[in-house]
Formats: sequence, structure tokens, C-alpha cells
Amino acid sequence: MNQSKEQRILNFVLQNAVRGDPCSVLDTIDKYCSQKEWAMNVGDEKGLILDKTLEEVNPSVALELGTYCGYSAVRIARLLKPGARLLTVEFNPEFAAIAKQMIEFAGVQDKVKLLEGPSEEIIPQLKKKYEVGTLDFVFLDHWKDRYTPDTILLQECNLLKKGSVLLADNIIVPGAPEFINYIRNNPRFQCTNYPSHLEYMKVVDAMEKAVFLG
Ligand SMILES: Cc1cc(-c2n[nH]c(CCNC(=O)c3cc(-c4ccc(F)cc4)cc(O)c3O)n2)ccn1
Ligand SMILES: [Mg+2]
Repeated sequence: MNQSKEQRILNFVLQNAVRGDPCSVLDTIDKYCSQKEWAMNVGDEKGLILDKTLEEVNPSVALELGTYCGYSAVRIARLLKPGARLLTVEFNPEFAAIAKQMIEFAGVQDKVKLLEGPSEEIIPQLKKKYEVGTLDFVFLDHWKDRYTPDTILLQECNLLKKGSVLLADNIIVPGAPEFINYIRNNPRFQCTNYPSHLEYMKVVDAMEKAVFLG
């Protein structure tokens, strides 16, 4: 049975990155995906926007929707202060298995909890089952048609507080037009657009930051 692209990315990391060094894991994934096989990691250019947003927010509790191979989970976890934690949600079991190994190789497993299942099932469990009070930061990087319903669900589950920050990937490609319409017309959010490019490509993309006003 020939290997998946995600398995090839993991193998390349296991053979070429430095165990316990998150930056070397990120650089190795970016090298592979820019030179050998494209993959839907947030990447190094949009990754800098993610880094800057995380440094501003300095979250105690962060949620990521859409783990994929764990690139952005490693990217987020490496910047978390001691005691802070990231919950990351992956729907696809193969992706989750790859991400688990990626997170452990990077040495950030103590900061990251990988939850398997669809976002609409996991979000309502966060308070009781995963002992979340409110979320300081949410990275939306999952199915683009779930950005709006899951933002509504986060509010319904009282998981956002005044100052909670949402950061959404792929505003242009693949695109999340109904999310942009929802969030920019919602007086409870203060939005900022960050123009960028699709990971590893010259194609224009963007990220959107939305601060919950309570
Ligand atoms: C329902 C639910 C879902 C999830 C979930 N887990 N993992 C994902 C992956 C979602 N990501 C993408 O589809 C994505 C696609 C592109 C892309 C693709 C092809 C192109 F040609 C151009 C761009 C680029 C990106 O940056 C992306 O992020 N969803 C987790 C939990 N619950
Ligand atoms: Mg993305």
C-alpha cells in the first residue's frame, strides 16, 4: 500500500528535523512542501501573521480547528507561555495520527491536546469534558463552510469572552465568503484583514482577525 503525502511529510521530518526542536520541524515541513509536494499547512508567510497575533494575545487557552499534519499546532505551541495549552481538533483519523507523531517529535506534546472528531461535535464538549472556561484564541483552519456555524456555536456555548481573538486562514483561497460577510457585519466583532499568499504559492490569500467585543 503506497504511502500518503502526509506520511511522506512526516517521514521527511523524522529523518531531517531535530527531535525536540519545533523550529526545525516547521522549517523542514516548509522545505518539503515548497520543494517536493504542496500541502495545506498554513506555511511560513501566513505563519508569521499567526505568530504576531499569538504574541499580541499571549493566550492561556487556545483552540485550533483543523490540525492536518500538526504544522500550526507546533507553530502555536512553541509560542505558548508555561502552563498555557492548545486544544486542536482534527476530523480525519489518518491526519490525526500523523499530527500526533509530528507534535511529539517537536516536543510540544505537553502543551497540546489533539481531539479527534468533527468540530460541531467537539465544540459543545469543551467546557464539561475538556475543562475549558473560555478561549483566549481560536485559529479557524478547518472546512471553510464551517467557519460561520462554528463561530456561532462558540458563542452559543459561551466559550468566548470580551477580548477573545479569532484568526481565520484561507479567506480568499479556498475562500470563506459567508464567514467574511457574517463577521464583518456583526457588531460584536472588530475585524482586521491581513493580505498574504496561499502557502508555498504566489496565489493571493488572506487571513482575518476578529476580536470578540462581548
Ligand atoms: C468539520 C471539521 C473539519 C476539520 C478539518 N481538519 N482538517 C481540515 C482541513 C481544512 N483545510 C483546508 O481544506 C485547506 C485547503 C487549502 C487548499 C486546498 C486546495 C487548493 F487548491 C487551495 C487551497 C488550503 C488551506 O490552507 C486549507 O486549510 N479540516 C476538523 C474538524 N472538523
Ligand atoms: Mg489553511
